[in-house]
Amino acid sequence: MTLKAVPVIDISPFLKGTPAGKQKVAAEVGRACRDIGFLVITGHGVPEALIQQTYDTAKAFFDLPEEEKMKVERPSPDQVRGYSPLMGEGLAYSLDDKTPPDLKESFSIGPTNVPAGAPYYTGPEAGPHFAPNVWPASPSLLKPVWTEYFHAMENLSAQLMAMFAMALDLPEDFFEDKIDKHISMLRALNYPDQNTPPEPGQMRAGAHSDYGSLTIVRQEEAPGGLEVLNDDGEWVPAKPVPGAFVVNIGDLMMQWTNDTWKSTMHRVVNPPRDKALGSRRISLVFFHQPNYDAMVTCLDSCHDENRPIKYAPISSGDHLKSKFVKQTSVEAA
Ligand SMILES: O=C(O)CCC(=O)C(=O)O
Ligand SMILES: [Fe+2]
Repeated sequence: MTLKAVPVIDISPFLKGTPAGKQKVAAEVGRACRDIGFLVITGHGVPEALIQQTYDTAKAFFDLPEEEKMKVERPSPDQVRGYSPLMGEGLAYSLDDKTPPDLKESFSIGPTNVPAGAPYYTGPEAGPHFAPNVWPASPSLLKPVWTEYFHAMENLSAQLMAMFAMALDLPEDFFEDKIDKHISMLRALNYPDQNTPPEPGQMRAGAHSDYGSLTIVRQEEAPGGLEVLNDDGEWVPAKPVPGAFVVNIGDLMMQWTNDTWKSTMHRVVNPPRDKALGSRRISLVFFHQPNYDAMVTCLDSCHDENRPIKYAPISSGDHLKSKFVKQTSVEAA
C-alpha cells in the first residue's frame, strides 16, 4: 500500500500493559513499519518539561560563539561525541551520493553510565562505541538534562522494540539481550536560517536511511522540514505533531526482517526562499543501536523458498562504523 501520510499511533494502551491493548498497538505499529517505515507516536509518557529542557539547552549551546563550540569538537570521524560544525558532514554520503555537505550543525552524546574498567566496554572490541562523552562547560544544565533525556529515550526504545517483537510474532523479550548494552546516540541538530541560497543539490540533510534499529525524533515546526519517500517515489512531508515523536525503522531492523519492514529514505529539505529567514529548526534525534556484538541475522519468520535471505549477517557495531566514516567524508564531495 502506498501511504500519503505518516500514521499517528497512540501507544499508551501498550504501556498500560493489558494483553488486548498491547496486541492492538503492536498490530498498528507493525502495519506502519511494513507500509512506510515511519510512524508518529503519542501517549509515549515522556514528560513535556524534559523534552522542552533538552531543546532549550541544545538551543543555548548552538547560540554560543563558534570558538566556544569548537572546544568540544567531535574527537574523530568514528567517535560521534560533541560538536560537528556547519557543513561538517553529509548524510547522503552514507549511500555514496556526492552532494555538497548538509546545512546543519550538531551536538551528540553516547551512553552515559558506562561501567568503569569492564573489558566489554573498554577493551579493543568496544572500539569507539563507549567513548567518553564530551560535555560543554555552558550551558551547565545540558549535562544533567541530556543524561535524563537519554535514559527516557532508552526506555522508550526498549518498549518500541517489544512492540516490534510482538508485531513480528516473536516473544516480547526477543530483542532484550540484543539491546541491554546498546550503543545509541542522542543528537541535537541545528538547521540555521538560510541567509544565502543553498548550492545546487545541497540540503538541510541529504536523502538517507538511518543505520540502527529505530530512531526517535522530536521535531520543531519550521519551514523546511522532514520528508519521507513512499512506495510511489513521492516525498511525503512528516509534519510535526505537538507533543508527539516521529519514529522510523533503521537499516538493521530492515535486515532483521529481510526487507519486510522498510528503512525508508528521508531527508530534510530547505525552506522556500521567501521563508528562509526565520526558518531555524532544531531536532532532537535518538538513534537506537543494538549492542555492538549483537548479530543481525534474518528472522526465521521472514524467509522461505519464495523469499530468500537478502543480507549476510552483520554485527551492529561493524555496520555502524562503516556508515560513520562515510558520512564525515566531506572532502571527498
Ligand atoms: O531533523 C530531522 O527531522 C531528521 C534528521 C535525520 O533524519 C537524521 O539526522 O538522521
Ligand atoms: Fe535520518
